[in-house]
Amino acid sequence: MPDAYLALETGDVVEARARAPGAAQGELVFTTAYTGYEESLTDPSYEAQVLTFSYPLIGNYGVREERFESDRVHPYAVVAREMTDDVAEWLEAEGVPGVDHVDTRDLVTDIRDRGAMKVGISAGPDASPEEAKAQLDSCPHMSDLTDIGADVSVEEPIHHEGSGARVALIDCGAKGSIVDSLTARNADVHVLPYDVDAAAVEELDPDVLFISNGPGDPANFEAAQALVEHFTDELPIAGICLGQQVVARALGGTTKKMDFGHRGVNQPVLDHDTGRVVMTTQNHGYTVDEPGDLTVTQINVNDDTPEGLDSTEYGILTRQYHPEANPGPHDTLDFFDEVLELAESRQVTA
Ligand SMILES: NC(=O)CC[C@H](N)C(=O)O
Repeated sequence: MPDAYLALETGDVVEARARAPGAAQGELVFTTAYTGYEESLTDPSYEAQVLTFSYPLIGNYGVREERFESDRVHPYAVVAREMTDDVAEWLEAEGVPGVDHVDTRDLVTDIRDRGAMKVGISAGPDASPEEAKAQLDSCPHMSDLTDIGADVSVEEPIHHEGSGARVALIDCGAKGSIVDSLTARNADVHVLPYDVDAAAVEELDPDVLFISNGPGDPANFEAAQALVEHFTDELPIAGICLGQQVVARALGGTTKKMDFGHRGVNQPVLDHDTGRVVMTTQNHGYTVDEPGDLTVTQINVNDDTPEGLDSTEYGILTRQYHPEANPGPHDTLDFFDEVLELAESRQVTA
């Protein structure tokens, strides 16, 4: 007897087994990552999404807090072929519905055919297809979550003292390992709320403005975009994932929603300068369409979408993938060295 249901925008209702009870709604996406489920589930960029793992067994090396990217689970529900008790218990403790015994090959094929879509989920002893459908019917579109930054950002600034370049990290939902990658290089990191204004940033006199990753539509991060507009040509600027999208929009570029996005740990990226292809961790559903005043320096080998942008004129460097590489691969960690070099050159010339 099924005790969980997924109502899809295709009109289908998929039966499943409840592993963590509850009802949920969100944007149904999939990741091909075969490792790193703790990092994915605690990545704030998954806020308001329902995450399907295409890899068939999730949880086979337990759940350990030191691998978390934030202090909670961000997807609104989790779907797997088979989920271990460790993961099911973790989700239940967090109040996040989890379901398994789903033919995830089928579900992923639906998402690939139709694109990321809304889903309603009902799981547990009282679950019903009707509840799943009601969840689906009231699910907002991702782009309509205009203040999603408030759900994932710090409320007050946090300072990680260091002896190196001073970084103003705008927390649009930053993964913990972005902060760790900077502090490991002695940076003096100020983590600031997503809606901080230019005057508050100016007071810190940073050497670089750094826009983090984050959930939802980059068009909804207007305050961060305004900061980039304000500080262009005044400070070096860096961005990761949503950060790249926000920076591009501020420099006259555009972003658009992809069909089903890039989520996984083996996305190949070509660097035009070196001719090298690196393997990257990714999690995004939007992409830069037109880069505005920026130059595309790296592209995704699968679909040619921009993966790296820069402006030597303004001292801007961004990545669409996650160079902080948690859970890995580690091919792209040198991004942080490049950004901090930019910041230090500003220290010398300032
Ligand atoms: N990881 C991210 O920063 C994701 C960026 C944005 N929310 C997207 O889906 O494209």
